[in-house]
Amino acid sequence: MSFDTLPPPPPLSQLCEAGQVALFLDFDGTLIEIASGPDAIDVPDNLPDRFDILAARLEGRLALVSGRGLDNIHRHIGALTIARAGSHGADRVLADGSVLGEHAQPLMPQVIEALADLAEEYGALLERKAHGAALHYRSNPESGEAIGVAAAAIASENGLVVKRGKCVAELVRPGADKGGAVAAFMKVAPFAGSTPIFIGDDVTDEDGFIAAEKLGGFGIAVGERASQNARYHLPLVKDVHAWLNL
Ligand SMILES: O=P(O)(O)OC[C@H]1O[C@H](O[C@H]2O[C@H](CO)[C@@H](O)[C@H](O)[C@H]2O)[C@H](O)[C@@H](O)[C@@H]1O
Repeated sequence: MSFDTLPPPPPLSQLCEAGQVALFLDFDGTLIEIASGPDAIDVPDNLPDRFDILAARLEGRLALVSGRGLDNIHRHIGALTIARAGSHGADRVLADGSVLGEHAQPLMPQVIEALADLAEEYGALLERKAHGAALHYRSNPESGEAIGVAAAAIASENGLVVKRGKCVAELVRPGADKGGAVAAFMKVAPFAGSTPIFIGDDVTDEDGFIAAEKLGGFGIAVGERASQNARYHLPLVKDVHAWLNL
């Protein structure tokens, strides 16, 4: 649905009074502004501490669910002590540091080589990740279509999946999706039995919205991208912070 036809969500305090809520938060474009490149982001101070305060309000039912690797998130904002899923949901860790589900696997070296060649050919930026790799074409958006086609061919030759996002095409192993992460967290304490709310801005967050709806909750789309599956909308990153009282 078009972003401007979705209503704003009810206040979080009201939702928490009505029952137990679990929050699943995307990172880029939701909690921090989109920047010119993966390392150009401007990160608010003390984000891990602020997450801890929010998690305490929710009795631990808070998880960050990002396309970035968790090592990358930690490098940018510091170590997290809330539940978190990186690599598009493939790498899941509970608040106590225990891994939820199987350990995620890195991509094969020949795939990284093929993506590096592609990056060179189109002047794109190759972002290497613990469990995937992304080609960023923000500096040359016209190359996005060709990069997408070439990335899809590499994916199909190697049994991988392409994730599209804002000026990015990423290769991941099958099964890496944010909906899977939401479903996995919702099976275990302290999430089980609560109402999941997923907040995100990008196409990969649609899986999170769908999973939240399926489990009795809903999605909140952020920004100007039209969402097919969210129930509510917040226009800007600062509105997300305000809604969360982060
Ligand atoms: O799921 P997310 O936490 O939103 O992560 C999605 C991707 O975010 C990053 O790329 C995006 O943000 C960059 C910085 O603002 C921007 O330059 C890029 O164009 C965006 O696609 C990150 O680099 C990727 O690894 C994440 O998968």
